[in-house]
Amino acid sequence: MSTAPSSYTACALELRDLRKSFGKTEIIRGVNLAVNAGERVAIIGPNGAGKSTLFNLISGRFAPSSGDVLLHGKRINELKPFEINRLGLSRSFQITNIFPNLSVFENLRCSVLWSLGYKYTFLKFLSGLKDANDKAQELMEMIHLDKKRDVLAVNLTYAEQRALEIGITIGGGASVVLLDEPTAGMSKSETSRFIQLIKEVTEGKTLLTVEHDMGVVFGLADKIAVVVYGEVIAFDTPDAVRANAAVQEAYLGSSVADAQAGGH
Ligand SMILES: Nc1ncnc2c1ncn2[C@@H]1O[C@H](COP(=O)(O)OP(=O)(O)OP(=O)(O)O)[C@@H](O)[C@H]1O
Repeated sequence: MSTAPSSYTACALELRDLRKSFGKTEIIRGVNLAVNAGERVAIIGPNGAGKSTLFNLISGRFAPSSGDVLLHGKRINELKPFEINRLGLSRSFQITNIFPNLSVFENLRCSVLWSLGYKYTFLKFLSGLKDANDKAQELMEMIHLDKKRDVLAVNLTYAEQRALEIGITIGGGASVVLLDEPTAGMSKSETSRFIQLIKEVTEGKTLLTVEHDMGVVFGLADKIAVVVYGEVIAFDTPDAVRANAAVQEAYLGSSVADAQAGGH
């Protein structure tokens, strides 16, 4: 019987010849991707390339037509989104999923409690409440909303709501975090502050983000996956992707030039 060498560690996330068709149209056409634990990866590509579909396949919203999705070496193809979440993968959406009429603190505490499964038993709930309060407080400080502790989420600014959203996303202690255009709709100065915030709160975690803003991509990512027409045509460091002729031709060109001119 063969055993894995002791130095072997599974990738945090791996896609193997992943395919997805809608009707007769193949949208994801054999994607292979191996993301190491602790890496920050930006998925970029033109409109309609299949980026959101990839996110939906990874997070369990769509089942693959063929191929595999592995989380820490475990095949998760047939699992439901909440089961994948329990295995340590958490996703935030462009459309925020905060509770508008709960305060910042209550929103965070809900995410902590929910993820710890305290909803199942009342006694466990009571004993866990202090832990959950402490954890919610810690999260609130991480996302710099401790001064807004008792403000209802509906009354936060847009950028604060997005920060809260990220707090909720990481509240369950997920080790793999998927963020869908985390800075969409923010001003330039909010965006650069937010890149810093995302770096801080995802320290030591594996991060995948779908992103259109090249400033965010080059400011945040250790690696970039370029998706064009349902295939990953490059997966490399920002510098290597920037220099990749095929990427330039297929997609990046002016976007990279814009980002560089903008100082990123
Ligand atoms: N549920 C679905 N049923 C049928 N077609 C779909 C479905 N979801 C996505 N598609 C199609 O798959 C293709 C890829 O869409 P997807 O949203 O993944 O692209 P994207 O790269 O995220 O684009 P954008 O950058 O514009 O958000 C599009 O042609 C889209 O119409």
